[in-house]
Amino acid sequence: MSETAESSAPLLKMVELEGKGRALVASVPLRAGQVVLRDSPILLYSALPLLVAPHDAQQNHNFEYCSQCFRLVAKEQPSSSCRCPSCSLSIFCSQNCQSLALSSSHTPWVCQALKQFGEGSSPLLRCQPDIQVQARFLVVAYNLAMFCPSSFQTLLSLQGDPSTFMSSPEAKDSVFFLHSLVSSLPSGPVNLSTFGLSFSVELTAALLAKDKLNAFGLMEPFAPDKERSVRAYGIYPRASFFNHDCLPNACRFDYVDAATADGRNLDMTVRVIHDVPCGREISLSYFPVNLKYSERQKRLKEDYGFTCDCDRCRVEANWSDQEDEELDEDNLGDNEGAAMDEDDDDEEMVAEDGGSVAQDESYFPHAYFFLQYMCNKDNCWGTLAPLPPSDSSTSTVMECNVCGSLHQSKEVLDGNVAEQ
Ligand SMILES: C[S@@+](CC[C@H](N)C(=O)[O-])C[C@H]1O[C@@H](n2cnc3c(N)ncnc32)[C@H](O)[C@@H]1O
Repeated sequence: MSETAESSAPLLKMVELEGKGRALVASVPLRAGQVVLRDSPILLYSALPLLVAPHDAQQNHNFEYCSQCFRLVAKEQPSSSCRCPSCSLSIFCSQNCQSLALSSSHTPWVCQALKQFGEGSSPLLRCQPDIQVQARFLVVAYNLAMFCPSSFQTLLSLQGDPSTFMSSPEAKDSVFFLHSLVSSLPSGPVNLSTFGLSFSVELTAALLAKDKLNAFGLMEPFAPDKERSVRAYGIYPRASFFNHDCLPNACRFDYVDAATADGRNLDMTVRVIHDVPCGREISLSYFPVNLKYSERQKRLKEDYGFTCDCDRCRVEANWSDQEDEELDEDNLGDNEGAAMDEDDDDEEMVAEDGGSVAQDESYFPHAYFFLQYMCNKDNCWGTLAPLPPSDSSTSTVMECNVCGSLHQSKEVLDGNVAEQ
């Protein structure tokens, strides 16, 4: 998997873990802030409902984004951006993005599909926004089979099976509906026989299932006074092997609006939050870590099909509803004395008196994580990871993966860390 810049030693290896399927574990000891993976998307699609008119999009969604690089489209410089004259649903921030899209994400087949789906008579007009976004995904996924077969093969290898996806009658109905939409296009997806497949409801359901379990949301720019929505979804093939943990030891960063070379602004970087020993699984949280136990379990069951049995959930499963509700700042303040025992292989929280907090059910064992690794900016709830370490020292500057702010490490502020 990922390699250090200086050597070819792999940092992560893939293993099978009982009850979790494929997983990524550290193949060497990892240092706080170390980049363990840089991954590029094989597929991206807009999170905007298909039929939102441009002016509504601007009202209901905070910004407009380029359909190729997904950067903010500069509204103050409308002359440098251009809307596709044929489908009028795609906007490009530059001529360069438009011409790149013509041979990849916005081929004539995609353009024709978007145009047909966006016509006044389209049955999508009567559908919920999430179905319209799924229609966008299918167009992009079937297009991938035609213009980049190897990436389509990778998409097929990810987790997600059609029968689980169609387990409810509503989900089954929406798959049949979406499949009929794609079938109604003048030229259906071609090339599928290359993969030993035929265009079928099962294939459409399998693609939707893979999207549901593996897509990462690229968020709109952070603003403390606005609810933040997703601007685009992407499939990152190697990052798809990270499993979930409610107290993760890694988090992902993206810098979509950064001025980097073509396409690289869409790369995802995963950094470890603290030191991790060799052999330990590297996990992400699939949503903000501040969600309470019942919400986390519901989302994991409904969206990812599993019951979480992580250390945090095992403790919180015994909490009363009231205790669950009380996961607030007062509670964090009460436990400021908790400290991570750096030598403990199990990374168990240790109380001030040295006793194991995991044995004391009344104790709030995640206090250290929240104090040290959760961003305290209003309405942010991002996770903090140190900047990448230098050869000799770990950075004491923590970066938030949501609002992007930089913080001095809490340990430094408390005077618990020697000057580096
Ligand atoms: C993005 S994939 C992760 C990689 C996956 N394990 C695989 O084999 O490809 C998400 C799926 O992994 C499994 N998974 C992730 N985290 C898990 C956990 N903590 N416990 C059990 N299963 C988990 C679930 O099946 C989930 O739908």
